[in-house]
Amino acid sequence: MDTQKANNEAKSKQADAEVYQEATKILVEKYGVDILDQLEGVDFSALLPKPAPVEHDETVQIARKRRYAPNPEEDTKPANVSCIKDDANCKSVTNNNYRSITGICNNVDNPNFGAANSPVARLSAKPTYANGRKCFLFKSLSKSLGIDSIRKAVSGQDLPSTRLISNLINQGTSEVFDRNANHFHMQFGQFIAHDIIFMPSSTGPNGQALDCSSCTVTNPNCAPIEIPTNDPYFPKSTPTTKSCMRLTRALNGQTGFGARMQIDQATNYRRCEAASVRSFSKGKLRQISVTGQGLTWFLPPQNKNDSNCQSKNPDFCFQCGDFRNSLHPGLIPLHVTFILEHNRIADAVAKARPTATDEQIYQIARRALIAMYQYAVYKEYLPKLLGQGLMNEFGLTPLINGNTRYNKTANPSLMVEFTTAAFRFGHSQARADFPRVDYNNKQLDTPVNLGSNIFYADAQYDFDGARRLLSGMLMTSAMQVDTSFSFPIRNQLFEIRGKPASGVDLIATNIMRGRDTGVAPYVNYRSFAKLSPVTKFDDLVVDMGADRVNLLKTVYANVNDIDLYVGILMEKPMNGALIGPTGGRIIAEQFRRLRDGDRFYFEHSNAGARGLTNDELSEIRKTNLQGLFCRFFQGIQNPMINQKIFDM
Ligand code: HEM
Repeated sequence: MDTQKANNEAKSKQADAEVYQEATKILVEKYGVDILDQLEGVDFSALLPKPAPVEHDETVQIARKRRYAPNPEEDTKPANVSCIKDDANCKSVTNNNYRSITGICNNVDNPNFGAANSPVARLSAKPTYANGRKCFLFKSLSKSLGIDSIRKAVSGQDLPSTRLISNLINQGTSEVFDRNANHFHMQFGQFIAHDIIFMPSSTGPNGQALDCSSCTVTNPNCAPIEIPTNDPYFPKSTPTTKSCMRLTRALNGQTGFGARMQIDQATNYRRCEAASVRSFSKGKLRQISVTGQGLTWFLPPQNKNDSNCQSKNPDFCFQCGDFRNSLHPGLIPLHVTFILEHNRIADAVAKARPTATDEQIYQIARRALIAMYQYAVYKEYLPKLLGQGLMNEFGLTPLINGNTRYNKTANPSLMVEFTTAAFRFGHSQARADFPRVDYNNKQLDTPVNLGSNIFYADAQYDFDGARRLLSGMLMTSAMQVDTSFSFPIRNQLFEIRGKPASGVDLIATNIMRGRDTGVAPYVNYRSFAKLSPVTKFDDLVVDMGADRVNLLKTVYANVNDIDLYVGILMEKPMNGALIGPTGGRIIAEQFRRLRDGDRFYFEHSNAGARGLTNDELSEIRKTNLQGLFCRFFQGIQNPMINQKIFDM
């Protein structure tokens, strides 16, 4: 199983990037590190051989056999549908009016800003890799960038194993449920993450998945994680034989000489997947219906070719524009809701404009739905996470009246510190179980366990599947954002049922992902977070508390070694927020960029922007997530009706 599969376009970028990377190393060996400063940013692409044409257009096979009640929506689907190609002309009417599927041309002057497969951005000026540097003391490194190898400790030794760190920071902290946020806050966060981020994994020379599970593997795109000799779950290392947990490095997409650079394969949709979810009739998306005990409920179309999917025929996983949709049981209820809402809006548009084509209805419904979603992110999700203080500091609260301004110089690309550290805070919120709740708001005694349901879809087909899971998430607490994690998150990610220890530790993976992508140590981001500089562990007590700092001391040899992800989760949350200042400010900065640099952000209305009209805006400002979910799931309501959707 792999959540980070590269598409063909990403693989072709890797091929170019590896040439640049090798050439960089040769140049540094010959001319010394200073050569990097001269080569940085110079475009040598004309020297590379032209890549073979990329196979975007895998024909999407729509299997039509079902075991469930026939669904008229699905029957309108043609048997074979080609991928949708984005219009390459940024000045065309389509690109002017609607966002492209891949995000290309959102910014007309810089068509690749934020587009699929474009490079990730970086908050720090330079990546922190070990090789190609003048010395290991990063404070004196302003001019050297490093090339590609995993960061070392300031002592020059290897940093501690990230599984060891995961074990140690989790120790001594008991699982604390959040008294303010429900589990649905976790779930909506992951839905947002999947919307904006997809950093693909490296592949082998023929595009195949790499096997990075052995400690002795020499492939430079592998970074296996050593398992400690006293590990409580995975096969332990012994004094003579090391044991490792698999980790494939994020795909290198560097486009010039210099340091390794990652790409974001996602935007809101990918183009083949965008075609696969459409019915191509009356602007609607495909859905399947399931009938049991006199009740019909809806699910996204099935994906019978999903190689990740562990549940068996007929309980196939689903197809919703992002193959991570079936990663675990909590995601599907959200996909269902947004499909149903798109189709509801499409019906209304078709009724109001009887002559509109399928494409016109689809685009209008899509625009309205994205606006509702953006409103929910900025109005409901972010304030709960960041608190009103940061919302004000970064000017993130949607307006009551009037408009915001599009900034065509703002690059909305995802920052690597956001993708590999700050926004992974949500892994700490995930519970070990997904309780299910029935129509009478009664919690059933059959919760769905996360550890044995990664890439299994069967829970969705159980009676009243998505609704019960959704109700459960609304009515149960998330876990607190801190360094205590649920057992499945730390031990059972991708575990196959009946095969203990066949999975990985997501927390060890996150920490390693930061090192893999050249993220600087935690202390380097404190000034961005308006925190005081530190020179020793005890300087952190005021922001983290003495107990947590003591844990850090057992893990790291030097305060300057602390990984960003660990530092973020160790910080005390800000007032009225779920997260501390470093994670909070990185997230706030990212969402400011995502809004300011999005020509189609629903509230924008200055020159060049394509936000909503005033009438449309006032309709969107009347919406909220509670209304959305109540519309489709009878009986769904927060038990305390006056509470907000994410409140516990
Ligand atoms: C049960 C819940 C969840 C599971 C099982 C899960 C699983 C995963 C996995 C397997 C990865 C890929 C890790 C890697 O190879 O680097 C990942 C990445 C990520 N997750 Fe989660 N996740 C969950 C919830 C969340 C939540 C609640 C958030 C945010 C609020 C979140 C944010 C992210 C982000 C930002 C990434 C990086 C994606 C990328 O770079 O492509 N996740 N998660």
